[in-house]
Amino acid sequence: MKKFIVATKNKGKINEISEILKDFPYEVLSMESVGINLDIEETGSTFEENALIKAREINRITGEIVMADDSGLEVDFLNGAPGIYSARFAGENATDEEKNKKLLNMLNDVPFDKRGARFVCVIAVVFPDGTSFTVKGTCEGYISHEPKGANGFGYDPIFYVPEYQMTTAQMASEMKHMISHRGKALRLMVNELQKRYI
Ligand SMILES: O=c1[nH]c(=O)c2ncn([C@@H]3O[C@H](COP(=O)(O)OP(=O)(O)OP(=O)(O)O)[C@@H](O)[C@H]3O)c2[nH]1
Ligand SMILES: [Mg+2]
Repeated sequence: MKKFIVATKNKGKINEISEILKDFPYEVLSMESVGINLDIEETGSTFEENALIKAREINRITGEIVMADDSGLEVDFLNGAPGIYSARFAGENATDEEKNKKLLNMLNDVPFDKRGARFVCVIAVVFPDGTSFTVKGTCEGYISHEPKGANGFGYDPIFYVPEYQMTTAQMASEMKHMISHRGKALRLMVNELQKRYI
């Protein structure tokens, strides 16, 4: 079976990606499982650029097919911030809890109808011959007034989805994958791989 390396150090992403790709016709491998421990600098100015930077770097080292996920949260009231800075906007070493707290403080007193937000996930795939493509998935919701739920990771406890009347951290993982930015992007990625390369 061909190897397919996932260029991320985020455990939450790795768990979700392996759950969603459980029937995938490649051997899905984390960076850790192929012995790479590297912090890749995200110097791009878009999700697409950063996803390609991460996938290209691991492809250069391994020569295998590599995918990377660059994702984040765009908050309307903050004109799209934290966006590509979602992992780092409260400092490089801030915990998920600290990031959620900082975001809630920035939206203090902002009424619910002005708290619209979306999760964005861009996936880049780079092939051994250097060709590549990107796909994008989004998930619309609101930033809640307080954290709820213990599933998922990152901003999930404060990302409220009105259709389901719960945060993505209150959803069972299968439900989150059905509606999430990452679920959508990964399904587009599989379609694209089937169309072009399998
Ligand atoms: O609640 C969440 N549910 C999600 O489904 C989700 N997807 C992304 N995020 C947040 O956005 C940052 C991405 O930053 P990011 O793409 O640079 O990833 P990262 O730095 O964590 O790992 P890497 O893949 O770069 O190694 C992450 O840290 C998370 O805080 C999410 N939060
Ligand atoms: Mg990152």
